Amino acid sequence: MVKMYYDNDASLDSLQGKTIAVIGYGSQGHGQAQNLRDSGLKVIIGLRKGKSWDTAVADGFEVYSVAEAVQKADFIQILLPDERQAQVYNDEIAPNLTEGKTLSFSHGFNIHFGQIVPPSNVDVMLVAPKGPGHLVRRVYTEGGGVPGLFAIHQDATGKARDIALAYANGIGATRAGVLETSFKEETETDLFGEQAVLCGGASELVKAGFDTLVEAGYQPEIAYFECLHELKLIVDLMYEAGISGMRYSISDTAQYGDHMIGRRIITDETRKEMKKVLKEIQEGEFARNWILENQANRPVFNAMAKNDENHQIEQVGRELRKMMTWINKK
Ligand SMILES: NC(=O)C1=CN([C@@H]2O[C@H](COP(=O)(O)OP(=O)(O)OC[C@H]3O[C@@H](n4cnc5c(N)ncnc54)[C@H](OP(=O)(O)O)[C@@H]3O)[C@@H](O)[C@H]2O)C=CC1
Ligand SMILES: CC[C@](O)(C(C)=O)C(=O)O
Repeated sequence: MVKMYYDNDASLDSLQGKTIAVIGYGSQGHGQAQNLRDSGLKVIIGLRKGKSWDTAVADGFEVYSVAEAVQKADFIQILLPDERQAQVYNDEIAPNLTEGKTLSFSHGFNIHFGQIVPPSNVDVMLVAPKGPGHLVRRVYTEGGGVPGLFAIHQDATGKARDIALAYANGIGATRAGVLETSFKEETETDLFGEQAVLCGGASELVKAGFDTLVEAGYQPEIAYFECLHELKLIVDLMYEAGISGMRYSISDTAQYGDHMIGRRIITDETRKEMKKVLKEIQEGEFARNWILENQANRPVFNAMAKNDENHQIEQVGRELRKMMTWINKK
């Protein structure tokens, strides 16, 4: 098995007494910054004026422009949207990125696809939690951690691995386990996972199940509970005990249906399509489309997001969740 790094393999020493600038205070930015601070490290935030700036100030951080934060920091964690990173890097980060600093990411997109090319005299790494930023924070406050990956693109100081592991510890990732990867592997697997399984695949599966039941005349509320709400409860069991552990909790009738019918839904055709999706990622086709989509002000992204927000499953879900006061609605 691959070497896994846990808290005892990842000393915080390399970052003690250093200043970490978290650039961006959105999903990952707020989660990582707050965890690092609670781990005893010095964190400042780099932003433009706006909503995130106000939130970071309200959360008790020193907040600076991106350029100022980079000037003050030893370690710079870029947690801006991938599609904005190159522009901000060129305008505000690169001019202040002096020798010996660390430039770090939580996704390898811009380095791997050549949108950011750092100078050779800085360390370049990624430390990527394998989970959404709000969960990075929530799980940490509950005493746990979201697992993560780290990769070293450039080791100018000779200390890059120790620094990456210290950062992984600071955000709580080494509580759950961290492993080493490359920028290529992180970028390609992350894009594949979110497109084919976690976000694209799961959303379409849920909507297809919901639509099938509603079109057959069943009540939308039942379709919502069956195809969306209960999916979380089933995935929780997988998270806790794997697929076999989930099967322990479901009825034998459900398990027989699972074995017999699952592969009629995820067919050989689906698996073939997954391979095609992976190839498009590997060959840079997805990255090119995403970069061009942003240059065109996101016409496809906006149209598709609006369409999905108005889907019946979303309308029904919004109503049903109003009574579920225990759900964290973030
Ligand atoms: N979302 C996630 O859970 C995960 C994300 N990642 C990676 O983490 C990185 C950050 O993603 P995510 O947290 O989703 O991003 P978000 O969109 O949630 O947050 C982006 C932050 O960047 C700020 N920002 C945007 N443009 C600028 C700018 N021009 N100058 C200064 N600040 C700006 C935003 O502030 P404002 O309020 O002003 O817009 C906001 O605080 C990406 O590389 C992503 O791939 C990796 C793993 C999971
Ligand atoms: C699954 C989406 C993700 O890759 C993540 C939360 O890990 C992302 O980039 O947001």
